[in-house]
Order: sequence, then C-alpha cells, then structure tokens
Amino acid sequence: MSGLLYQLLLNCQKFDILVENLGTTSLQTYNRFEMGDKLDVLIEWLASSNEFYLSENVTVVETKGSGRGLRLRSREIKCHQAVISVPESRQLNFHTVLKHLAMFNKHLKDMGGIYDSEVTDLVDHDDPRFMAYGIFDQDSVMKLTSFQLLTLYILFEWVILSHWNFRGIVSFWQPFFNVFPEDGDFRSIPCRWLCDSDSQHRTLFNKLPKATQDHAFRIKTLLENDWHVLLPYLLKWQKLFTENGSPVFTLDETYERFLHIYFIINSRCLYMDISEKSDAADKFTMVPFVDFLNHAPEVNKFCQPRQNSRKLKNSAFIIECGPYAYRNLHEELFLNYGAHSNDFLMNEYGFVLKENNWNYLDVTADVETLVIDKEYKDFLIEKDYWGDLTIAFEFISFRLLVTVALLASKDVRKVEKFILGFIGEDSFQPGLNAVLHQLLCSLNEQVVKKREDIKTLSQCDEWCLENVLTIYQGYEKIIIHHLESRRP
Ligand SMILES: C[S@@+](CC[C@H](N)C(=O)[O-])C[C@H]1O[C@@H](n2cnc3c(N)ncnc32)[C@H](O)[C@@H]1O
Repeated sequence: MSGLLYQLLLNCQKFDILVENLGTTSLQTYNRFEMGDKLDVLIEWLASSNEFYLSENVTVVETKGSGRGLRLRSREIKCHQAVISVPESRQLNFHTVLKHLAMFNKHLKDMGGIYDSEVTDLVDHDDPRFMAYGIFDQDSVMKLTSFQLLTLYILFEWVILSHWNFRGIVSFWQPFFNVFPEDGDFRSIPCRWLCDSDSQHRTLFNKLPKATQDHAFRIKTLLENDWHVLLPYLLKWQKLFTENGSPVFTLDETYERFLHIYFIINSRCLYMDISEKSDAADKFTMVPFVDFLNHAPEVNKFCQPRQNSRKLKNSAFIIECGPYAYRNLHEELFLNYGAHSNDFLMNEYGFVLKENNWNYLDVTADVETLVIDKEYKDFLIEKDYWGDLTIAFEFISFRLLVTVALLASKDVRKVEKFILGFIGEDSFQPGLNAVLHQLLCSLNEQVVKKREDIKTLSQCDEWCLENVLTIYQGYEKIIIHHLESRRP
C-alpha cells in the first residue's frame, strides 16, 4: 500500500473538549481550557501529515471516572467505517525512535530514511541531542527492548530536553507529550504503592488478593530491571550535561519521571509488528489520539485496529468501527484492551470495572495448603495439575476440579481416569461438592473480612480504596454464585 487514501476531514475549528461531571471549581475550569488548547495543538501536529484522518463525527470528552475518551458528536459511525488513521511518522515505537536517533548520530543506521523534511528542519547544530544520542552505538541500541528504548528516548525528549527550552529547542513529539496522562492518574496502580518509599498505600497493598500482589511484584521486577539497563546511559548524560559543575538532572528526580513514563507506555501501547524486533513483548507502538479510546470488556464488539503489515512502507495505524455501529449522540467509542480481569486492569492500567465478566479468583494458595499428603502433591505435579487453580463466574477450572476430586476421593487412580476423560465430575459427588462448598465458604469469609478491614483504612486515597473494594466485590459475586450451585 503506497500511503493512505484517507484525507483529513477535520475542520480547522478550535477543538472542542467537553468536560463532564467535573463541577465548576476554578482548577477544573483551568484544566478544561488547558486541555482544549493541548488538543488543538495535537490535532494540528497530526494534521500536518496529510495522511492523518479523524472522523468529523468524533469528539473528545473528559469524565471524572475514565479521563478522556472519544464520543459520537454528530451523525453516525457505521460498522467497519474508519474512525482514526495515524501515519507511522506520528507513532512512537522502536522503529520510529531509531529513525529520530539517526538524525543526530550518523553511526546509527537509519532504517529507511527520515520521513518529513519538517522533522530534519528542526535540527539545529547546537542541539544537545547530538551529544545525547552520540553516546549510542548500533549494537547496544538494538539490544534494548522496545520498552527500554522508548522510556529512555521519552526521558530525554520530554524531560531533559525541556532544560534547553529557552533556546527554542522543543521535541518533535511535544504535542503528543502534552496530552500524556499525569502521574497522579496512575496512583491506583499497586506497583506504584510498592515503588514509592513514602506511599500511604502499603497497608492497602497488604490487603490486596495474593494474585494481585504477585502481579504487582512481577511488574516491579521488570521495571527495576529496565532502570538498571538504562542507568549507564543516564550516568553518561549526567556527565555530559552539567550546569555550574552539577548535572542538570538528578537520578532521584529521573527515577520518578522514569516510573511515570513507564506507566504511560504500559497503559498506551498497542500491538504492532515491528520489523527490527522478534520478541512479542517488543511489538508495540504508541499512537496519539487512538490512545484516547477507553476500554470496554466486550471482545469483538466495539472499535478495532485494522491490521496492517509493518513491512509495508509508511503504513498507518487505523482504528475502524467494529460490528457495533454508533448512532446515539454522545455515546462513547470503546476499544477492548483484551479479556482482562479487574486484577489485571488495576495492575496494568490503574482502573477497574464495576461489571467485568473476565474476573476470576486464583485460589492456588488456598487449595495447595489443603494438599498435605506428599503422594497427592507428587501426583498432581507429575500430571502437571499443580497450581494455576481458578474460579470464574461461568465455570470452575478443570485443574481445580481435579485437585478437589483428589481431596474428596483420595483415589489417585480414579482421578487419573477423570483427567483422561473416562469418568466425569459426577463420579466424585457428593464429596467433591462438600470440599468445594467448604472452600467457597472459607473464601467468602476471607473476602468479607478483607472488605471490612479495607473500609477502616481512612488515610488512603478514596479512589484506590474503591478500586480494591470493587475487586473484592467481583470475587464475592463469583463465590456466591458457586456457593449456591455447589450446596452439598
Ligand atoms: C489508553 S488510555 C485511554 C485514555 C485515557 N482515558 C486518557 O485520559 O488519556 C488508558 C487509560 O484510560 C483509563 N481507562 C480506560 N478505560 C477505562 C474504563 N473503562 N474505565 C475507567 N478508566 C479507563 C485508565 O486510566 C487507563 O490507564
């Protein structure tokens, strides 16, 4: 495909941001104007590439509950109609960052040339980026993950470069940075409670379900690993950029910004084939405006990315309307970020949904402590049925049924037949339901106790408390549903 055929249909009118449910205090009014201006600048920047397209029927609306989102502002959006298309030159990913670095470092092979003369025109010979990006060599840059390269690049372009603002040196990406979420928007992410040394939320962290805590620890490990990989580059920049003998930025401040940027990327990355990278975790891109789309739990209903091969030159990221057409004025356009439970959404994005059919309980820790007999444990390990024991609203996982069948029958041979499908769950009744019912009663007691404890944590942020309570409400709904159907 030789570029996109979409034209910019946007009028050159001031971009109209509607703010809902925000009341009328002066701070909120200020934000409203500020965000409106920032959106105008963003649109102007995107529209300066004639391959950008935004449906004129769509507007940005900001609400207290979910921040900015896209809404229908006029007429309709039909099934499979294109809603937004953002050219590669306005996306941040491993590929586009390499191209930009290559403008300042001739040793970095530029993968396919610079896009726009407007970008190269911005380069000034006194630009500090000649020094900053001069420290990179091809091998070490290529070894960085997409996450690491983007974090490092955004740190320089957005945070460190702002130091040279007075000489008019502003990043090409500044219009995109302007609309990045604020750090406080991520305050409900449990990993943040772990990383902030003075977090008031450590007690709340201890009240989280174990699976949610484990997820937060996994993110913390990844994040700390990335920080250590980036540290040598940051130390070199500290030596290069000094003022009155001191570095223009400190590592403590930079770590705070690193955390902020890490969660910006994590909550806004979209799958995209990146030719330089083979690992699935590296295949993502950040797409301005598309990243205003909020999440809905329904898969294959709302807006969807139209898959384009990265191998095609200058391919765009396109969002089109899914099977659900938008006809009701002001209704929100959604994207599905994946089939994610509230535990996952809270850890990766910092929000939860009141109703979420993807919720499930991980009961591994509760059930494994019931398997006291070594023979049974060895059997489950040998059959690869040890761990990963879950309960969703619709069903109890087969892995859990196998473990409970063993606890109920204490008959390894019979359970083997169950695993092989020769006999069914009924062969273990009423013992199986008795064990399950007892387990569910104990889980219910734990949830009720946790919810009561959480309500007493008055020092925590209300929204964070509410989100944790919503996770437990989701659990309760699942437990009660099965308690009724598993009554022995
Ligand atoms: C890709 S961004 C979407 C745009 C975002 N609302 C904004 O203001 O920039 C993802 C973030 O939006 C928020 N979000 C997305 N879907 C949501 C939903 N259904 N309910 C509440 N917040 C949501 C979360 O803060 C999440 O980290």
